[in-house]
Amino acid sequence: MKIIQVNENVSLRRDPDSGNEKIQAVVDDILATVRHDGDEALRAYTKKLDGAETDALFVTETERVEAYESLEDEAVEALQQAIANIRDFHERQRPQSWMTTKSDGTILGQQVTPLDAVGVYVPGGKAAYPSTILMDVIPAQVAHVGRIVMTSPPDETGRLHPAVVVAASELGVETILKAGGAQAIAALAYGTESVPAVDKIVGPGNDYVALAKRAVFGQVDIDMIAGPSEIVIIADDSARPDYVAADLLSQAEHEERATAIVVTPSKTLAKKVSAEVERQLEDLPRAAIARQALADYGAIYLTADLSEAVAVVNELAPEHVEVLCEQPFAYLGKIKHAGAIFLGENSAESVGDYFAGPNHVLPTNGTARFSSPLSVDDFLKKASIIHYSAEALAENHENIATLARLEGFEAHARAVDIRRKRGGPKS
Ligand SMILES: NC(=O)c1ccc[n+]([C@@H]2O[C@H](COP(=O)([O-])OP(=O)(O)OC[C@H]3O[C@@H](n4cnc5c(N)ncnc54)[C@H](O)[C@@H]3O)[C@@H](O)[C@H]2O)c1
Ligand SMILES: N[C@H](CO)Cc1c[nH]c[nH+]1
Ligand SMILES: [Zn+2]
Repeated sequence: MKIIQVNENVSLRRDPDSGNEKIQAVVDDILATVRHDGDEALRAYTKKLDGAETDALFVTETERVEAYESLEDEAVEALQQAIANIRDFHERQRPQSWMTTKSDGTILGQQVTPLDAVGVYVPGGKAAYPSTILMDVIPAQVAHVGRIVMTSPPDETGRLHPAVVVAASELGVETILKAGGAQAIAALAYGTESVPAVDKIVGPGNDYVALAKRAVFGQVDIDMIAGPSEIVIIADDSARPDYVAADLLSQAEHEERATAIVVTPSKTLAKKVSAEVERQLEDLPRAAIARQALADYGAIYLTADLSEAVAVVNELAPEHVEVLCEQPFAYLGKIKHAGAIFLGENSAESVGDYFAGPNHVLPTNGTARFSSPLSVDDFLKKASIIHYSAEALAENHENIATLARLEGFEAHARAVDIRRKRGGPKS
C-alpha cells in the first residue's frame, strides 16, 4: 500500500456527477418508460438487463419454501440472532409524541406518525446482501410503517438469492418484487398495475439505482445516496498489524471503488501493515477487487502525532472509523465526523456490518459531516400540535397582528383581531 506523509488536503469526497452523464440518460429513459408502460416495461427491462423472465413479478410461496430448503440451519440461526440484536438497538431509537401545557392553558406538542408505505431496495447484481435487508426493514418495522415493498434483481433463472428470500421471510416481509436497478425504483416511485407506489425508497445500490433514487426524489422521499464502502483506521503502535490489514481488506473486497485508509503516526506500524496486506491478499477469494480498490483508493497516511491523525479523520468524515489505539475511548468526542465509530481491537467493522445492532447503511463520500446512519427516524414524520388558550390569545394577539402587518399580510392580522373584536374569545 502507498505510505504517504499526511497532506492537509486529504478528502474522500468525489464528485457524484462526474462521468455519470451517460448513466443518467439511461436511467431517465428507464424511469419514463416504466412510468408509462408499467408491468410490461418492468418485465422487459428485467429480461434485457438481468437476463431473467419474470412472469411472476413477486416471490412465490414455493420459492420461499425452496429458499429455506437450500440454506444451512446455521445460516438461518445467525440471521435470527442478528435480527434480535438489530431490533433491540433500533427499539431504543423510537421517538415519542409529546405535549406540554403552559400555565395559561396553551397546549403545544409534536405528533409522531409512521410512513404509510416504504420501498426497500436490496442490491443483488454482483453479490447478495441479506444483511442489508435487516438494516433497512427492521427500523421500518420498529417505526410501524404500514406497508413494506421489498425489491431486488433476480438472477438469470428469475430467482432471488435464497439468503435474501429467507432474511425477508424471517422478518415477515410479504411483498418481494423481483426487479432491480432504475426499473425497480421507477415501479416503487410511480406504481404499476401490480406494484403499489410507496412514499419513500430506502436502500443502497449501484450508480443506476443511486441516480434513479435521486431523480424520483420529490415524487417520493429517499434515505440517502450511499456510495462505495469506506473504512478509515486510526492506529498507534499498540495496534496489531494483522488486525489492521484484515479490516482494510474487509472493505476493499466490496468493490473496486471502496476506500481503505490507515492514519497513524507510527512508521513501524505503517510498514508492517503494508506487508501484512500483501500477505493476506495471497489467498483472498476477492483479491483482484481488493487490490484494485487499494491501488486507487487505499493509503497509509503518516501523521506527526495522534491529534493530527484525529484531525485527518475529521477531514475525511468517513463512513466507518476504527480506533485501534491504546485508549480507544479517549477518542470519543474528538472524532466528530464519521458514520460509525468502532472502538478497540475486538470491534472489527464486520461486527457492525452484520451483527452488533447499529445500522450499516451510513453516510459516505464525506457526507458524515452533516448526515447520520439510517434509523427509525427515517421511517417517521412529525406534525406540530397547537392549541392556543383564550388567555394566551388575549395576551398575545397584538404581537401576532404586528408581526403579520410587518410582512404586509393584513388578512393574517385580522384573523387574530376578529377574535378580540367580538368581545374576546370564549375560554
Ligand atoms: N452502503 C451500504 O450499506 C451497502 C450495502 C450493500 C451494498 N452496497 C453497494 O450496493 C452496490 C450494489 O451494486 P450491484 O451492481 O451489485 O447491484 P444493484 O442491485 O445495485 O444493481 C444491479 C442492477 O443494476 C442495473 N444495471 C446494471 N447494468 C446496467 C446497465 N448497463 N444499464 C442499465 N441498468 C443496469 C440492472 O437493473 C441490475 O438489476 C455496490 O456498490 C455495493 O457496494 C452498499
Ligand atoms: N460495509 C457495508 C457498508 O458500507 C455493509 C455490508 C454489507 N455486507 C457487508 N458489508
Ligand atoms: Zn462491509
